[in-house]
Amino acid sequence: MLSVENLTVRFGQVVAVDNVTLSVAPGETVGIVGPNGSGKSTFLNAVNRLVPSTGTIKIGNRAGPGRIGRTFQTPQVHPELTCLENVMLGSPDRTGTGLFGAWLGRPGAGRAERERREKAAEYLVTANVPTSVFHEQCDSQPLSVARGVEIARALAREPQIIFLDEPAAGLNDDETSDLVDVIRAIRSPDRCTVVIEHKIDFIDRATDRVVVFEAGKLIATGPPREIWSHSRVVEAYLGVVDVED
Ligand SMILES: Nc1ncnc2c1ncn2[C@@H]1O[C@H](COP(=O)(O)OP(=O)(O)OP(=O)(O)O)[C@@H](O)[C@H]1O
Repeated sequence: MLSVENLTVRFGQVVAVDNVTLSVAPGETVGIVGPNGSGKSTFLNAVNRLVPSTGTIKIGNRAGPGRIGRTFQTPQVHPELTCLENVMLGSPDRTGTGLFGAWLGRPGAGRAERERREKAAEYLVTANVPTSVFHEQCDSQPLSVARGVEIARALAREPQIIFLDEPAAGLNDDETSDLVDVIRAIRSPDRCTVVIEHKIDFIDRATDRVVVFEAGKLIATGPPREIWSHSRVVEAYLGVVDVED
């Protein structure tokens, strides 16, 4: 689903991502870990084409932009919109009628809008957002709900890849366990999930495979739990990692 070859990102003299090659299969959930400044976010931004890079990026066997849904370290929700409206903003308007079409009363516009609303509600349920807050403004919600809204909005894009950038940061143990369940629930043969996270226990429970970055390089990959005894990882990562909890 995602195939990256020899990806390199430079910021002046800094090589933030250094010749990384990585493939992620359909249905697979991959965790990216590594010390602060090891290039994880820059890798994600390069695949999203937010920063210039060299190398090859293919999504679903094609070069060029694919459909990517993502969440951010600090949730980027529209605070004045409701949870449901935030998710609806993420969904593609397949009828081409849009809100303007609905306003003009184009045939099918009302039905399309209703379907988008229903799908958005389904995605919120999948992302473990309580139905009681669907029509509440996002700015009145706790972090765990804002994170759920972002995941639902990413799903609404019908993406080939979902990128989650430190989704468990700031969550308590119960919320982190709920998030593990959500990440398992969003598995689909039609897409893959890539999660950047510092919380090792979370990565072990939520992912199929772990990829370790150090100083911009991909230094090891393997199943959760096994990866932590990899000599290169013990030496280069565990000794220096700035873990949040
Ligand atoms: N816009 C930028 N301009 C210059 N240097 C940058 C920029 N973004 C990142 N870097 C540098 O690139 C390197 C990789 O940073 P990056 O944020 O990708 O690491 P990270 O593994 O995501 O770190 P963290 O876990 O702290 O989020 C670091 O040396 C960082 O200082």
